[in-house]
Amino acid sequence: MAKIRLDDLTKTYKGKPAIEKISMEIEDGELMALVGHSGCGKTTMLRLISGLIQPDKGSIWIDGLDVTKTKAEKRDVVMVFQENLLFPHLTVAENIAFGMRMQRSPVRKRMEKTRELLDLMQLPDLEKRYPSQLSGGQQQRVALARVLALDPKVLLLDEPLSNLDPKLRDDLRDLILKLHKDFKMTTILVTHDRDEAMMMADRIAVMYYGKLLQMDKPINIYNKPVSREVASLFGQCNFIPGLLNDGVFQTEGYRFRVPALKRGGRVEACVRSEHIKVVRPENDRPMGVITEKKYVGGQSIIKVAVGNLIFIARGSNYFDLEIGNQVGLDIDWALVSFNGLKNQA
Ligand SMILES: Nc1ncnc2c1ncn2[C@@H]1O[C@H](COP(=O)(O)OP(=O)(O)OP(=O)(O)O)[C@@H](O)[C@H]1O
Repeated sequence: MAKIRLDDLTKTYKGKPAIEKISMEIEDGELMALVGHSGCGKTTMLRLISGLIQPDKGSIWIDGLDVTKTKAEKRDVVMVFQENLLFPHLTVAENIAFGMRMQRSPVRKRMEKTRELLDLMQLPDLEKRYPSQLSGGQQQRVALARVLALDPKVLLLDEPLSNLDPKLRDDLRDLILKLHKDFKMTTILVTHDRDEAMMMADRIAVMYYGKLLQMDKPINIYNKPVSREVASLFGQCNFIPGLLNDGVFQTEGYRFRVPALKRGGRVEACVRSEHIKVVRPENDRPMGVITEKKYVGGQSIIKVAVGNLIFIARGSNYFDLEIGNQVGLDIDWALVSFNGLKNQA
């Protein structure tokens, strides 16, 4: 277990920053998911923490010690990659014991630990097989067992589930969560999958072109994104420009009561489509006209034109909604964020 602190970390490649002035703290025993578009610097961040590469500026602290210049093998940090990189000429048991052998731990201890990990990782009777004789999910379990054998303080997972089919992915996700619960190892998980990040992480860090945009609990990342970029990464969002004053948001001639906010002025409301319901117009005063409709299971995704704006909303399939219908919109303003202003409700 270990607390990680990154202080003003910067890494450039050929003059272009891959990581730019990132500072953050990851708590002892926390599972943090690192998300962001392809090329935003996620793997670079893991490589810096593991010691595989050196930063140009800034420092890395583990358990209160500055490890910026400490060699990778002395950091108690291990990394599991998307491609598991098992040694093809070693059996499963030999792969798991490899790191312990390098550390010259006694044979008996190695054998005991290997057996323990084979059980823990649900790899019964596979110890004598070679990596080429295993499924993708089994290979990833061996890769995890091999790094866990080293009793690391920090576990770095670089998209470990991305090459697996959905069933294996679910199983391994559950296993990683169980391991994290049992061992409480400080863990950073890089993932492209927003649901995976939401489901697994204590907190999510969102990166964008080498910078850290937001780090918060999954629910806050979802409901209170600090910017358009964060909002869009976690699902469909409507960005509605308007004027906010004294608990009233005005847009396209409509006035909405919203939870009291400290500041106001010209803002952009970020409203998730699942927080807008298409309803029958109230008092014969429709808000807009349906321009598009798509069925998705029990409900529909519906585009509604309101003045010059298009709202993407949800509608129940029990209520007759057709293109051209005049409708009202029921918006859950308690779950709306305004241009990065935190909702004070
Ligand atoms: N060894 C390198 N030499 C030059 N540029 C590099 C090197 N490694 C990474 N980069 C660049 O640094 C940036 C960040 O790369 P990185 O691999 O960290 O992104 P990522 O967020 O992990 O991407 P992905 O999700 O696609 O794996 C990219 O623009 C990449 O091209």
